[in-house]
Amino acid sequence: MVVWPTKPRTPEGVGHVGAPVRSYYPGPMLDEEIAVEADEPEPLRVGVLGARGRMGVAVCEAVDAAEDMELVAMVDAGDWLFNVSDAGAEVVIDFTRPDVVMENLHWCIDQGIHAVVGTSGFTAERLKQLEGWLTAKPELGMVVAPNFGIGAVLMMRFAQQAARYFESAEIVEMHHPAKVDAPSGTATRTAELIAEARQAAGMAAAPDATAHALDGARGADVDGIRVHSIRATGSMAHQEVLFGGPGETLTIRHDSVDRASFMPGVLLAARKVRGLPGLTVGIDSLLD
Ligand SMILES: NC(=O)C1=CN([C@@H]2O[C@H](COP(=O)(O)OP(=O)(O)OC[C@H]3O[C@@H](n4cnc5c(N)ncnc54)[C@H](OP(=O)(O)O)[C@@H]3O)[C@@H](O)[C@H]2O)C=CC1
Ligand SMILES: O=C(O)C1=N[C@H](C(=O)O)C[C@H](O)C1
Repeated sequence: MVVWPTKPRTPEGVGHVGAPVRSYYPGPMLDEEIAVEADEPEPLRVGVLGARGRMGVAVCEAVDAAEDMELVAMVDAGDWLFNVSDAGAEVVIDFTRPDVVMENLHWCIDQGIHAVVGTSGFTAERLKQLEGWLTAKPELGMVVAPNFGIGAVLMMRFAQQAARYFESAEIVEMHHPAKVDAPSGTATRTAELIAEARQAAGMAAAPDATAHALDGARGADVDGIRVHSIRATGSMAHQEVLFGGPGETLTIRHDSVDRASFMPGVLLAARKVRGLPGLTVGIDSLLD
């Protein structure tokens, strides 16, 4: 019996959409191997949007290396989105740009494809819009996460927990200078979570007597929380959440020094999204 692999195993075998996908003849299978293969579930068919980007490249490699997934489409700027549906993708992973991601997701919903979204730029209005679109396909799942790093998820959780105990709270985020948005999605989400916790605890605005300031000196105001964005060569993705109370400060810091930090979270969301109809924001609820 001749069995052709569904997933090319050589790096050069993973072709860009439109390029012929190479495959090879692995040799005849033993009877025991055929029996084992018959019991194995079909791999999850995944398409990646933004496949040539910094995150996209890492995600394609991670999906290709995952035994339970098959990388069926890689799409970047200028490519035809229908390559994804033509390839039979069940889940799309989007790491593109804030200015194109909504159009991509509208298309995914239209096509009935589940989506895992890492692209930044998700305001409350955008999330509401997605929820509205998803009502047309109630069986579809979409996970939008500002950060897939487990450490970053915990940083946000700890910041939310600490928020009500400190009158002052500010965020400093630092990223590589090729990042197109500021503040980062992670910083924005962290500020929103802190603001929610402060509001629930009935806290007043953080004390700040600044009466004279150069534009930007106090950072951006996200729901009343100051967020300071640094862009520096040599950095990747870093954030400090600073809390202050009488006589003490608390700093919660997270550093992603390699894009590998995001991959377990991305793959986890891709595996779970089909069982999560509707919109899920963040991967906190997906962790065991
Ligand atoms: N949630 C998380 O854990 C993380 C989120 N991010 C976020 O992911 C996003 C991508 O980051 P990064 O990889 O560094 O950015 P890059 O700019 O390196 O990658 C984005 C890629 O998407 C391509 N692209 C543009 N338009 C489209 C389109 N319509 N369809 C498909 N592809 C398109 C870009 O092409 P071109 O350059 O030609 O425009 C580029 O190749 C950012 O928003 C970033 O903040 C990043 C890291 C972790
Ligand atoms: O652009 C990046 O690099 C990152 N973007 C995300 C964000 O905006 O928070 C996640 C992480 O900070 C890396």
